[in-house]
Amino acid sequence: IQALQISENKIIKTKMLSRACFRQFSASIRRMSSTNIVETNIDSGTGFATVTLSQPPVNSLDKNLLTAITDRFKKLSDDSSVTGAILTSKFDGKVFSAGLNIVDMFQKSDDHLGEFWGMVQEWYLTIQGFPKPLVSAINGHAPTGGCAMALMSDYRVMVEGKTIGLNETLLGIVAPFFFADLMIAAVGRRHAEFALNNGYLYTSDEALKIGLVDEVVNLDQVVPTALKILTKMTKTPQPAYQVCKNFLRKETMDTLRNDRAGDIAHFVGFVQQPNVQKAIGGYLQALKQRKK
Ligand SMILES: CCCC/C=C\CC(=O)SCCNC(=O)CCNC(=O)[C@H](O)C(C)(C)COP(=O)(O)OP(=O)(O)OC[C@H]1O[C@@H](n2cnc3c(N)ncnc32)[C@H](O)[C@@H]1OP(=O)(O)O
Repeated sequence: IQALQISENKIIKTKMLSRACFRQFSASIRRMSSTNIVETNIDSGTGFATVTLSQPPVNSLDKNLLTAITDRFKKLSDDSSVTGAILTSKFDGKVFSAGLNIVDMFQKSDDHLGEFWGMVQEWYLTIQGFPKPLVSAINGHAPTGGCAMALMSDYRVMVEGKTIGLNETLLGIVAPFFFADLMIAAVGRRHAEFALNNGYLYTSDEALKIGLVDEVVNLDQVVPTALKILTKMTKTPQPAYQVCKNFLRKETMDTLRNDRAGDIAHFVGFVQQPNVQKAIGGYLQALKQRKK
């Protein structure tokens, strides 16, 4: 009887131990209730959130993806267990993000364009205003809006051999003032003027030279390097980090906040011009033809 009791106690202890181990294991990586186009994992040990953009084929920023990213970053801002974040793409070795969804700008009503641009503004204000350290792990091409999104982070680690830039003028459109200011903040006015006027797409190495990205590494080192720098950045005490980041970024954000309707009207008026629509249509067609 005694032997039976001992072995029963052992079984109970083992069950309790394995339940505790399981709880501990599942607690260390918490998966936020994510939409499947923005996957989010939070490491409960460090408080680091990894936000992975996962909308096939190229993470183009349509209304759904813009809303999902914005909602995710608002939640991460409010979650006191989150200390910092990494922004990356599921399509590693290929595309970080192809920028704004061009289809949303072609042959659309004023209402559609206005709603779309309101979402672009909210996405910018949310990521640019994210109060915690944010590192972009740019594991693929990052043209136009993809480059802007990377510029909203506090540090950029990029994979070698890809391209990045605000190349909107090549499509016959012009980056908004808040994208231009992101570029100026990173590389200075001279490089920004050259980059934007000429729609220049930089290779990873060229981007490193002008300070558009902070590090260029092999594909398998992109996320580990981003994690390493995030570890350093989260050592700065809060709220000092967020107060400092906010005052450095506030001016452009306030300019937009103070006239969102005017900015939407400007976007709609610009995009609806027949020559701009013609250029966007031609570019879309060229994109589709490229594969053939
Ligand atoms: C006043 C206006 C202000 C506007 C401010 C910002 C504007 C923007 O952000 S506009 C976005 C401009 N983006 C680009 O110019 C990038 C275009 N894409 C590419 O160069 C390539 O797709 C990329 C290098 C990112 C990836 O290349 P691949 O891996 O070879 O993929 P594919 O080119 O075959 O693309 C697959 C599929 O996706 C469609 N696609 C690509 N980008 C976009 C986009 N931005 N919006 C909508 N759709 C996009 C592409 O046409 C292919 O479609 P299918 O042919 O139907 O498969």
